[in-house]
Amino acid sequence: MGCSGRYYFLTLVLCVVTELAIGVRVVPKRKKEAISTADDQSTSASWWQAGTATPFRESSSSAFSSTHGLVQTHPSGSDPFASFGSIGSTSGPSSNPFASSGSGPLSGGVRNNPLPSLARNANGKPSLKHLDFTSSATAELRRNPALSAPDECARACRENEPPRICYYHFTLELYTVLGAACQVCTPNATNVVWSHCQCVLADGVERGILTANRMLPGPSIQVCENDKVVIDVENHMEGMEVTIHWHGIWQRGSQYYDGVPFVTQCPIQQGNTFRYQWQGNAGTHFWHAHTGLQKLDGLYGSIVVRQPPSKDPNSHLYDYDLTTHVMLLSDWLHEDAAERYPGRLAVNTGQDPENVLINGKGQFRDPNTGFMTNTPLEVFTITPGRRYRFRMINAFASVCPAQVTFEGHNLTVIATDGEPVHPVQVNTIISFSGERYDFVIEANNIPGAYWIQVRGLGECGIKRAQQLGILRYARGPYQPSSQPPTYDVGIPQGVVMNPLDARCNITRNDAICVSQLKNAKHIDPAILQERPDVKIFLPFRFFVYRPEMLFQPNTYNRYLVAPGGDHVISLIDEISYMAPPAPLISQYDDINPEQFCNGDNRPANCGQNCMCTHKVDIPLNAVVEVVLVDEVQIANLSHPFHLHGYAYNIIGIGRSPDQNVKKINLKHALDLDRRGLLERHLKQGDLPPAKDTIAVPNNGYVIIRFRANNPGFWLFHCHFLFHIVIGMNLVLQVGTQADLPPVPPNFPTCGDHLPPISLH
Ligand SMILES: NCCC(=O)NCCc1ccc(O)c(O)c1
Repeated sequence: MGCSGRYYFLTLVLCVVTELAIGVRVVPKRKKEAISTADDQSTSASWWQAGTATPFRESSSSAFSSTHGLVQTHPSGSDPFASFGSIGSTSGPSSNPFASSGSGPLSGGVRNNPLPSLARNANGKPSLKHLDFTSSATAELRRNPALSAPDECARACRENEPPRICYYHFTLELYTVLGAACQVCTPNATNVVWSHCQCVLADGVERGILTANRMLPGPSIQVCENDKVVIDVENHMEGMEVTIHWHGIWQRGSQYYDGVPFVTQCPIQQGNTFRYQWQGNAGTHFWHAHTGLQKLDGLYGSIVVRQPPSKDPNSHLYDYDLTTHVMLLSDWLHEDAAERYPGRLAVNTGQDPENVLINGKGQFRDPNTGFMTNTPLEVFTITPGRRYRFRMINAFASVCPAQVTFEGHNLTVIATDGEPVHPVQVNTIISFSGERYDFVIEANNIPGAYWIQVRGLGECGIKRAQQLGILRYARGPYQPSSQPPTYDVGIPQGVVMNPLDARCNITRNDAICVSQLKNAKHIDPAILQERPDVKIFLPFRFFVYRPEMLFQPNTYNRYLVAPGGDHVISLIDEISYMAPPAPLISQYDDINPEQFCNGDNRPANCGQNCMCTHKVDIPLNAVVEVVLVDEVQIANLSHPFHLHGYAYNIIGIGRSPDQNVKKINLKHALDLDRRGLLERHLKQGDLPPAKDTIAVPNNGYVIIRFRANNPGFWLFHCHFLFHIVIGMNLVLQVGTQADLPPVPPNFPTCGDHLPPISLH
């Protein structure tokens, strides 16, 4: 790596770091990395390093001025307005001034109680980091005074307050980690773009990515329950189409804004802007690209829909629900996701990530050299004696579950997938792609800094992918006093939320299953009736191609090269989902009826690799039960199924009680059902929790129920990204087209163009 180059600042950093590393180990790298050894963190000269070892001080600029003669332009961290603190205090700007120091895309916070004011910076300007102040966004806000800016919507919610219309503008682009922006926003006297810094650091390893508003994660949407949310998605990704799905938002009456390509809309073409508009159901949710592999390249962000405390049955358990205490977990590659699809045979095989990020932040330890990047870790700041609501989002794309543990602190789980549950205390939470867990942490330990560990489990155990963050007490030290936990010697785990062994039919003192959580909201009694109106068994598995079949001349079947080299597609009920050429919701009549299929209507001659648009029809308002049966039969692999448009109740999770049966399959599950041996929590007082994403334990089953009272075409699928693209999806059509409002005027259209062949 040379010390002269176009990227002056980056070069400078790399040179300094290289020098520091001399005498330790200097190994040529394939990729440019912002490296330091573990020990030199406090002396290396990169400005972003301030977030970890030489932290910003609340009132001094010494962190910068002493090392490079730079003047720190803002007193309190990477977000200059962060120390402005929580919204909603009664005494001055904040009663908890350090509660939001420099984490997350929004500054300020929401105190549960008492009542709110708005987060503004010292100049009275909205205190947001480059969230969406592109000229078109500002223009729209100026043009329409009815619209509120993102920071005005991220507020404590009051019962009698009028709802707002919250406006967001996402500009999607091809972008770069450690790009030239990272020179521009060096904080110094002449450079005051710090607050709108477009530098994306991720884990300090350079790569091309996709971004919304040049942020990772993308902008956070934080609103109150009855607000209307408007997002203009402007697609400037060269040669790419896109849709954005609002994961967890039910889209009642606005199904055409659910963001599923060729189901609820045509993908947004390059250069086009698509306006999504919806009203959010309360809870912790997130948005992500639903097209191709874009999510894994960076297109995701958090959604928080808050409620007045009186409407949250658990609000008495926490003092603060801060905008900054959102914890978005993602898995991260050091190359485009497309490098892994369909997949390679020799180098970088499989789809496992290199790393894990917390709110887009983290460090990377190169397993070959032992070098560690020195990028900032995520820091959550808390004040002694206070109780904080954390909102954790699993935005992983890969098959790895994520395990989150906080050193020295219990977690009181109060909600999952946006829906409140009776509080349970655990020490560690295992979650799968698409799930959310809200928990309360009480700042009741010795004021200090504590490690947060996020481990990738399952296949991620091979590369031992993990990430660290810091839970910091205000005014305390910045650096934990204990050694950073390693993958193999982690923080002691104690009671596990969501154990991988899926032993859920017994009460145990080491774990709590999702099916053992109790719903804290009213449950429609019809859900608990013995017989549902509709019962659907959905077995799922992979089909492994023989290469001779896959590469038969003139056939171009899609496939994924799984870890281990199997060439597979996904099947649900023996069908691999193919998207139709035009959206079901808006151009149903343009679709050849022969395109559709399901278990009862298989196309003629549809072989073992049957590909068609899998659609199951459900009468409006029926009570539906779905039994998901894992026929994949790979230990360590449990598939999380996500249903759009609903939260369903988790009626049962389990494995076969039959000792002789080593592998569950559809036939066996039907047999167990007949014998009354599938676990169903239907008794009065069972209170099955509501979720929209649930992992089916490997070699096990999950039973869910919901009342089909939201008409539309709802995708139901495994949330693993690479399984979506090989067909592990189906559409549940609830009701008929007549039950749906028409799509808005001038809704974009798409489809094949196959005119008669011109003979001239
Ligand atoms: N006897 C079945 C062999 C088989 O199904 N092999 C595929 C394994 C697989 C597929 C996709 C993945 O994403 C993954 O992690 C593992």
